[in-house]
Amino acid sequence: MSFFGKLKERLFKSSSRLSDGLDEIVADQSSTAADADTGAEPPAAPPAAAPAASAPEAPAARTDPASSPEPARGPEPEAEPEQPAARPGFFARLTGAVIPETEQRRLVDDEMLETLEDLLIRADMGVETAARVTANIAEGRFGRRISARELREALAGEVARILEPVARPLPIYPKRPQVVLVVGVNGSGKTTTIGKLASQFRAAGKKVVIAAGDTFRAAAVEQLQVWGRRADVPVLTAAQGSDPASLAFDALTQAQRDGADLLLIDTAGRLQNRQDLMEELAKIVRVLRKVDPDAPHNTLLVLDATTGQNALAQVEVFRKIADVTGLVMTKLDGTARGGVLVALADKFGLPIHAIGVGEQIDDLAPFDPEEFARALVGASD
Ligand SMILES: Nc1nc2c(ncn2[C@@H]2O[C@H](COP(=O)(O)OP(=O)(O)OP(=O)(O)O)[C@@H](O)[C@H]2O)c(=O)[nH]1
Repeated sequence: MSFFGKLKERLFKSSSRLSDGLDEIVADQSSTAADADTGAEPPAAPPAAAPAASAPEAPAARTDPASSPEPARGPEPEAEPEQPAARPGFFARLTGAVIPETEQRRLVDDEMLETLEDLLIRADMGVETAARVTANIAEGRFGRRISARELREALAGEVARILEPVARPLPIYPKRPQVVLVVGVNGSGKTTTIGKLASQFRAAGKKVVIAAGDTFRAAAVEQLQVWGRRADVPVLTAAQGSDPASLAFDALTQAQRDGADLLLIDTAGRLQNRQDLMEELAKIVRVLRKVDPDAPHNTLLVLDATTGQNALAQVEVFRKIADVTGLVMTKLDGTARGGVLVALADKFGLPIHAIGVGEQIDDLAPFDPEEFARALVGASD
């Protein structure tokens, strides 16, 4: 199955929430506004969509949505004349041909935009991003009629536009070994992400070393060892409770000696004592720089999509305690909160290197903004 197919299937909970909501928005009121779009013949009634020239002008404020979190909307459009019921085309009537289902349309007005904005907020896009996306959808469409398919396409386009600047694969530098520090709260998926990255880079012919830097949690170390065996990658460990910075130093020295391409360092994620964690991470960085002044070359923050808006708070915290250079979002399968990725991209602009949609090695994929946007809103391939 293509990754898009898998993504669509796995993002089912997020996309069904959004997709069903979009259908409902259009179905609501559409009984009086159904177009006679039979496909067999042009509609008998004049096209329902108002020509661009007669559509109410969007206020200028909408062109700068950043300055007004509330989407500014145009004046109330004049009520459109009720459309006659869809009538089969002449050829269809003559031959009794089956008429394709009419495409329902809904007027883009204040009420519709409010419902759309609510839907986006409920999909975890966040208030500001939902407002911005809604304002952009209104632009040029206000006062016209839109079908669910068109709305879905428009939304996919807007989401992809927000995601496009941040969709960047993990950069690979000529410098060897490239040191990647992996941070994030416990349970966010750090270990699994390291395992998947190690396997994928190994399969691509890179020499990889893993350092099990969460020396307090024996289970985390064991889990990394399992991934290491699976990927045929050495995992460096230290005695339980020993200094993670000292392990990081040894790991980098060994990675240099072995001519490794990549060193992936797992870290603890106990946010309960932020000061301790900050000092621990700062010490790891200080010690790594004794061996290589440019290390770490990347600091990846791993976020769990199921935490929804909490992921935004985690970015704020980790940006304060570590020099985060990019994000990986895990567990996008099985959550209805996939929209949070759009909020993250919009708010922080940090590169999103990869997304996790399952627990297997190939369930971590580079982040493709268009694929993701289409899967999220339930648009077709
Ligand atoms: N469904 C799903 N589960 C995932 C994904 N990524 C990780 N997990 C699971 O989430 C759980 C936590 O993942 P870990 O990799 O152990 O998380 P961690 O951040 O290393 O957590 P600690 O070891 O507690 O520090 C595990 O059961 C993983 O199998 C994903 O993309 N999808």
